[in-house]
Amino acid sequence: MPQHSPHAIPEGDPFGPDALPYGVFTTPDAPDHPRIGVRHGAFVLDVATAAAEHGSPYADLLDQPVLNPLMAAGRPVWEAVRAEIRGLLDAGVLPGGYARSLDEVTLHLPFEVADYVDFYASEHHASNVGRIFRPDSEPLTPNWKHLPIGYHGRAGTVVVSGTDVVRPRGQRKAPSDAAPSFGPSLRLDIEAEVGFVVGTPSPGPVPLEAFRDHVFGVCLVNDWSARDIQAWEYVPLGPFLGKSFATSVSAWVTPLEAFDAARTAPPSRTYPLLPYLDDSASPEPGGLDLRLEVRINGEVVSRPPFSAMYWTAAQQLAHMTVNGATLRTGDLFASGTVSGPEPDQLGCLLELTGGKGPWLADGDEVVITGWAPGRDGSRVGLGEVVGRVRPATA
Ligand SMILES: O=C(O)/C=C/C(=O)CC(=O)CC(=O)O
Ligand SMILES: [Ca+2]
Ligand SMILES: [Mg+2]
Repeated sequence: MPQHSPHAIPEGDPFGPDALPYGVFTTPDAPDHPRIGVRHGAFVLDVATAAAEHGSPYADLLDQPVLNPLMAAGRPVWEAVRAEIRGLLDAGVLPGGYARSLDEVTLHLPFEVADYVDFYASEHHASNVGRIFRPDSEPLTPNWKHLPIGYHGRAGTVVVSGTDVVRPRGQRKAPSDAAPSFGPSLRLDIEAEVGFVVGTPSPGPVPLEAFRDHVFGVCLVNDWSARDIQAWEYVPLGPFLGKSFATSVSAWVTPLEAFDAARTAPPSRTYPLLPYLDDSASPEPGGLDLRLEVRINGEVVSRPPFSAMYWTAAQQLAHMTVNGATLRTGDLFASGTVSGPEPDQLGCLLELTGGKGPWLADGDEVVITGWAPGRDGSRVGLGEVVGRVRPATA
């Protein structure tokens, strides 16, 4: 990159050439032309326009209002497009005149969400929640260490970072209440999670070793949760309206290959796993060393470590397709709340407050950020997922 570029980014910026997450943006001068950009420092690189002006064979895939066509194109194309963008950076074509300040652009939901699945993969989170919701039972259900537990969420209410979240209304009934009541949730919570975005479809099961052929990239997720609605409705079918009102995702999807230096072994397994989940002989470790940070109204409340997750994303994908379920471009599966073993590593207020609150108040702003170790001590930024709570509608 030329030293004189007004868009040069500081040494060590987490959005340098090893990150290059994709997003979709518009500018005030072309509000009807959403297109794919790549984050570089505090800028969006207009790679759609750069590709068109430099005769790239991928220009059409980048001049799109969502990432889905690029995601559907498959791993060889994903790697070629990323190599081309890096080549344009190395040649000084980018940033050039293609950088737009993040302050001046609008970022959109980066992909059309097909199905949305949410898992429950942190042993620390699941044990803590079990103790709070089911104090008279074992914290972990007998199936927990044999399969990655999940549920199907609501794809249509996945919103991009920056979208306000309206406090949901619904039924709630505390054990001491004589009857259920209806009204705005009084126990609104967050869940800091990591999302995996499917690129290449599959007509059926995706074995562990095919994970990289199907998963395009990684985003941050806040799975907003109304604990009072959830606690009353979830028996016996699991989460429903307590979580379906909104799920926020980061505006950036970081390609999987940006995390090659962050791969790490998952925790050791308590029981041997059935062959379709057994990753003990996998050539590459299936865990990822991602470090999350949760801030509420500017104050850091937690730093959840993704490396502590019991189930890997590859195991989750293998499990959610093992019955023959097909996979579509745009399918999103989230890890489940990321919680570590320490009190300052818990990914939701339910755990951070021992189930007692305080919960989110109207006007509160929640910001989840994350990064991964990159090559040679660098950092790969995951962007942020931001949401502000608006009062319930009358
Ligand atoms: O244990 C339960 O009853 C449910 C807990 C959850 O909140 C489910 C969930 O969203 C999974 C997660 O994010 O880890
Ligand atoms: Ca969740
Ligand atoms: Mg949700």
